[in-house]
Amino acid sequence: MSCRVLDAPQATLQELWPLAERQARAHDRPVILSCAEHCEPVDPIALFARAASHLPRVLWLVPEREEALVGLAGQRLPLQSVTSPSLPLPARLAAAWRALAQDALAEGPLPPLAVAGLAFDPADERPDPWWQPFGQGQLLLPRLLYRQQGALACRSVQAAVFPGEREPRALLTWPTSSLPTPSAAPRSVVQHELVRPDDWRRMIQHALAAIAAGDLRKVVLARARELVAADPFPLEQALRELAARYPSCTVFAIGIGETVFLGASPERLARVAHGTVATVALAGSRPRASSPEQDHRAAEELRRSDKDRHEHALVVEAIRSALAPLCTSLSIPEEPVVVSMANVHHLATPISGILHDGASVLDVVARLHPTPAVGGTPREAALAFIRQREPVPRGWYAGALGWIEASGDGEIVVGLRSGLVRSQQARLYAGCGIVADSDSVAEWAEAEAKFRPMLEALAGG
Ligand SMILES: C=C(O[C@@H]1C=C(C(=O)O)C=C[C@H]1O)C(=O)O
Repeated sequence: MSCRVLDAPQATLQELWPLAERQARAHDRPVILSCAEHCEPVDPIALFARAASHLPRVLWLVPEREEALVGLAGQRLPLQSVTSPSLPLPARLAAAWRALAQDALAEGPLPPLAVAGLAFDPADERPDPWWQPFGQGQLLLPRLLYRQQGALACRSVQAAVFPGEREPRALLTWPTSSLPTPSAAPRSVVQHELVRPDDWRRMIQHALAAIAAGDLRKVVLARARELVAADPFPLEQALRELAARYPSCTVFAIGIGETVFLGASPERLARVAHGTVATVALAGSRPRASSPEQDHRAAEELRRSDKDRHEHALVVEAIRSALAPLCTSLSIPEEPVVVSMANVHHLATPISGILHDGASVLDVVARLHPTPAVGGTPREAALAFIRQREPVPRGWYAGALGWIEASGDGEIVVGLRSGLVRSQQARLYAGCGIVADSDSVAEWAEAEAKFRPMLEALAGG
């Protein structure tokens, strides 16, 4: 037994442990235990960035909505004991959480919460050492969880208690969060295209040929770029840059061992709250221009472009047919709007619906992911095309990541404007939708603009 003075959630966890363990034995499966309390708000980026790198760690931040979540340490929840391996992985994650959360034991102001991450294409089995620690998808139950909404902050301690596990294996204490580190000067970084301009042109030619032959209507193709710096990339500073420049986006980071996947995603895949679902069709883009007149013209051109409207409409239709069986009603505006971030304009159609009883955010993801905003249409043909033609496996880039509560409410975004960092090396991704009228030079420039958030955050400038 430890003689350390425990904080209230840790003490409650210890008290409730024997009850959870008995329940676990009775059901012959792990029981989730979660104990929470209100706390003083802390700096979520500092909390994430200061965590020891041997712990799995997660950050989720929407600056404009003042929402933050940090998970430190934790367990990968078992899928095999609670779901059938014949289900596709997204549906398996949904079923596993439903089974495990239904008889969770919880105390205090935060419900039990898991973090979910899913590769873009779990059927892409090409090995890649960069993505190896992440696997094809997982549900992680953070051991220490911090959550903030506006001025309200809570923290909890969670565990999955297994049959026969009589007491917690380790007690973890909250790191004391300190002041942000001062920002460093822009660093010298060597960049290397993993998809060179010639490769890109060829990939797009193949895509256009498949579209002309009627095999595909749209396919999203991605570039990848490697960065090497003289010293380790400063993660904390990069996250602060992303949060400051992209306040409407979801800034995320998932660290497993020395590798961190991070980004600032503009694309919500699904938010489920109190029986409603909200998502967005986001497709059709223009880089921002430097002069206000040119920038306005770029946005107007995007709004009127037949090519982009077609590319966008394919996403709206796919979302409509994926959500219809889950919803009693769906609301889809007739016309997209233009939404603008620091780097690009996008065509966006916000979509919402009333869910049939009991559908969780992961049930919604299992039907939506990957949408043609990041995959293509028809889905299977587009995924096969990407597997065959894109030289760099996507891993969790353009995958689905977010959080889910015991009730099934939660939010999942698409892992875009993102990359992997490991010490002084990084790999970034950016892609574009290809339809019949796409031009490889314009698509190269569009992808370049989509690299910008991560390039600026890591290399400055
Ligand atoms: C694929 C990416 O973005 C996606 C593709 C878009 C497009 O082709 O217009 C727009 C938004 C995203 O759904 C990316 O950022 O890498």
